[in-house]
Amino acid sequence: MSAKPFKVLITHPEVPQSGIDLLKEHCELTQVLSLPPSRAELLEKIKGVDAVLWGGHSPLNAEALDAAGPQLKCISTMSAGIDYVDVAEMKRRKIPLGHSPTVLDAAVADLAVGLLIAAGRRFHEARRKIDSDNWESYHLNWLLGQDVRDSVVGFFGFGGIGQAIAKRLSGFDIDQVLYTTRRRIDQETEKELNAKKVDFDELLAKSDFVVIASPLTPATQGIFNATAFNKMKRTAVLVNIARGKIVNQNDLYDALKSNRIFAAGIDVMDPEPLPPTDKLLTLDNVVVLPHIGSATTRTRSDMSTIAAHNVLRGLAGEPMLSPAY
Ligand SMILES: O=C(O)[C@H](O)CO
Repeated sequence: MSAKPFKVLITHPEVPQSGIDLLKEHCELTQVLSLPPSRAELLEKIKGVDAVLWGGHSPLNAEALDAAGPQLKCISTMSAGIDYVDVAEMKRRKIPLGHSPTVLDAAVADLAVGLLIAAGRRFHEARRKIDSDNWESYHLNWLLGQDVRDSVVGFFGFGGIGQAIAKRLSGFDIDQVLYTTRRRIDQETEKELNAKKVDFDELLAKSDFVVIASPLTPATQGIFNATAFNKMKRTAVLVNIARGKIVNQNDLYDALKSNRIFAAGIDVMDPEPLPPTDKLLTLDNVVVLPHIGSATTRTRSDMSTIAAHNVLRGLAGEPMLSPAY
């Protein structure tokens, strides 16, 4: 049997088998085995490889690329977001980069709908009432929440994930979808989702639910700050399934604490992991999840498959299935 022509590093011990099986047919594999994955092991094992399947969020930067060496031909992450990648450095070195969007749209969208309802209907506060023996259902207005029915849902970022959320919400009889993106989406999809492009201020002012579904970029970092919260309805619910740094978390705390906005449901925060002593966790009106948007068995497996195809195509000098640029 002839030797396999390419060496590929897998940077995480828990990358699903689907991608590994694809790669091992054509490549000699080496894998980071420590858990949590050690940076030192990654930097040692990356030396001399032709390609990398980058599982996890360890910084993909000049340090890692230098450690790999000049023979490195391509990398694919196993994530949609690539905010932990020094994209400028990758481009400067002309190294193709793949990622694995699209296959996680459904799982993240399901979670977003869950957060939207959980925050709007006060799940966290309600559970605390039971724990503290304050079951006060004799009040007619006890734990009243926000209706999804007839609401305006505003999307900050309206790519695959945002559109998958809007599609799901159409079954909840919402009134209108608004969205803020750089480019208008195609008119057929707008019609199908009853969606209208608006500027950021209009999105904030008119939405009953504001869903953050955009990448983290220098332009979006911290854009949800006190100024933005002050433009939202007092009854508005914020959902963030994108990246924590898009929100100024101190300002979010103040807006929730003072009831400037009604509630928030967040799967992402800053920092991650969030320390258990963080003041955000003291609030009744925020539902917090530990970044589990894409955490379903099928989705993880699909992400691994896409990343492996990206690597194989990159090694063959072909366009990747999901190029990041
Ligand atoms: O970007 C992604 O793929 C998800 O947030 C999980 O990292």
